[in-house]
Amino acid sequence: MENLISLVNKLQRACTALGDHGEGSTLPTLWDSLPAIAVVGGQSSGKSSVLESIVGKDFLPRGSGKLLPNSSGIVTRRPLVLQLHKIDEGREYAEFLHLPRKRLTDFAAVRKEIADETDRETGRSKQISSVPIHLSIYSPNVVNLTMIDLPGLTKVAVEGQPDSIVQDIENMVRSYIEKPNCIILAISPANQDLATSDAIKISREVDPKGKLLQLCPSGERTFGVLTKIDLMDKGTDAVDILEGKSYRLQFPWIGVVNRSQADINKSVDMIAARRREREYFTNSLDYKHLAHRMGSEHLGKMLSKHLETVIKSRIPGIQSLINKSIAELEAELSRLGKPIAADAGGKLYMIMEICRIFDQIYKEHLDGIRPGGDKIYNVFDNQLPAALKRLQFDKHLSMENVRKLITEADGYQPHLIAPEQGYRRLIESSVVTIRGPAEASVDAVHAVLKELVHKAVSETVELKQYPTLRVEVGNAACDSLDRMREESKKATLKLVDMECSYLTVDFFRKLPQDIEKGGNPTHSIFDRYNDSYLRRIGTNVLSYVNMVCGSLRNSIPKSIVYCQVREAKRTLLDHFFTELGRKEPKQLASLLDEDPAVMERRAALAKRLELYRSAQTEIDAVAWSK
Ligand SMILES: Nc1nc2c(ncn2[C@@H]2O[C@H](COP(=O)(O)OP(=O)(O)OP(=O)(O)O)[C@@H](O)[C@H]2O)c(=O)[nH]1
Repeated sequence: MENLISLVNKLQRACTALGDHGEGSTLPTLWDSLPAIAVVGGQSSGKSSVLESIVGKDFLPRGSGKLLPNSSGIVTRRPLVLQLHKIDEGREYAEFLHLPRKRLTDFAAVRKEIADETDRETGRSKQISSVPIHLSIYSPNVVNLTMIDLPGLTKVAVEGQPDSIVQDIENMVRSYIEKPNCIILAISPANQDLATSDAIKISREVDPKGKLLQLCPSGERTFGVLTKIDLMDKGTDAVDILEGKSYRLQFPWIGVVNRSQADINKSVDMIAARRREREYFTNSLDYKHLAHRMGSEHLGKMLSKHLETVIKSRIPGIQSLINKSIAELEAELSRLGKPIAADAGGKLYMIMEICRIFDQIYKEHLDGIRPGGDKIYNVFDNQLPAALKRLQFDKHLSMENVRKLITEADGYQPHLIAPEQGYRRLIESSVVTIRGPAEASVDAVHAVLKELVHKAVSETVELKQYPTLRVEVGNAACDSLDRMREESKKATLKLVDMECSYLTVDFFRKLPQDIEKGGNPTHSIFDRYNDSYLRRIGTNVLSYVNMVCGSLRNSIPKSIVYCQVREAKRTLLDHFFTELGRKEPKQLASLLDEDPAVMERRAALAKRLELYRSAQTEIDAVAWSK
């Protein structure tokens, strides 16, 4: 079972390293779920003495107030998480979590470091802080135990301290002991009335179970320790309390006799003090029948045993908390995205990878897997035909206009057989108007493609992480689309121009000639400009232009898709990639300029996840070996 306590020790150390000590978190933290023993009591009630005698070492800073006048009186100003590890043999040593791998064998140095580390966090202001100091003691003379030493409860602030300190200390103590997993070691001096004990008062508030039973003033996780039994007034004793006849708690009170101030001043060592304590109880007429369950040694063993039982019962709860937390952490980490690679190659790879994802999403829009690509078809199916219709060739080929163009084309020499030039002019002037709708279609498709770029950018979760890359990818894609639009315009307008440059001969060959139509070849040239003649020319031209328009209506979309849509699918970011290859590592880094807050959050989450995962492995191992 020893590994149970060492598991909890390990987890507590890891929690402290992560700053996860139950404060400032909205989630239940692992720390909160780990059982521990908190030592509470009024100032000078003997808390430090009890802790030291359980450890069997002198290592806690002592209020110089106890030795010198005019001092602050508050020595413990930060919680001290004390983990005792029993080792089989060897010299005892201490280690602070904030000084990794530094073994201290001189316990006077340990005391100094506790005082210094307290000052580092709180300044020399005599303020208090709830950030714990973590100390592990390895010794053959201890039992495996985790204890938290808390500042002593007080009723008045001393000089240099704000009045709020009284309440602040109480709040801090309460924040530790109100957690259901906290075992409370309530220290009360025997030479004071128990009815006024600060320790009993506060533990009763947070652990009220059994309160209704008059005999049982405090509940299921409070252990009462009676100090200073040797200092009780002559004629009084604590037998009734220790026997459970008065001030009864669920667990029997344990009496201890610590070193007196005079012993401390004389540097009586702890081993001798323990021996003397044993002798005190066994030789005392009042207490010898209780001696087997009195004293610091018994207290240490009893606490260790109790802690094991509690831990055992909490394991399923801790396991489920760990599993739940791992799932939450993983979900949040995946929301935050991958961390940035350190080297330029890694960065380049990462950028390409993100671009690839963007490109894929973009293609999905065009291919109908995601919405939006259908707007392109809408251009071809509605916008282009409607625009072509609006050209109104029939109006352009009005009699007046036909006459005008034919006459102009004839120039000084009226046509003799057929108005060849006139036809050409009429056709050209009509077909050329198709350039407008053709160009508009190119622009309309370009607009759709651009809109899809913006959509794909915002749908690429990986880009959200990197605002600069997001802008650059968006810009690069739009630049490519601009280039494609130019190409597309050229190609599409060429199609229109081609129709002007060479007319379909067959169409004209198949036209019925004047004579065949019953025209009179002997008509004068002047007659050739008569209405029916011109109307026929207009009709011929209109049907030719309509034919051309029909075929352009089919070929313009082909050209647009070829030059823009197909190209966008194939080479949207090619240009960007070429430029990327030329970039310096610094420039690559600037593309991946993640929000520092996100980076910090990810690092913190990753650390926490690591803690929870290793906790999961260890706790599972312990649970299986039960
Ligand atoms: N004779 C005798 N003196 C004790 C006993 N327990 C504590 N003392 C003395 O009481 C004084 C206060 O004891 P501490 O252990 O420093 O008390 P504390 O609760 O840690 O005090 P703060 O840290 O100031 O809150 C010291 O001078 C101890 O020597 C005891 O059982 N018998």
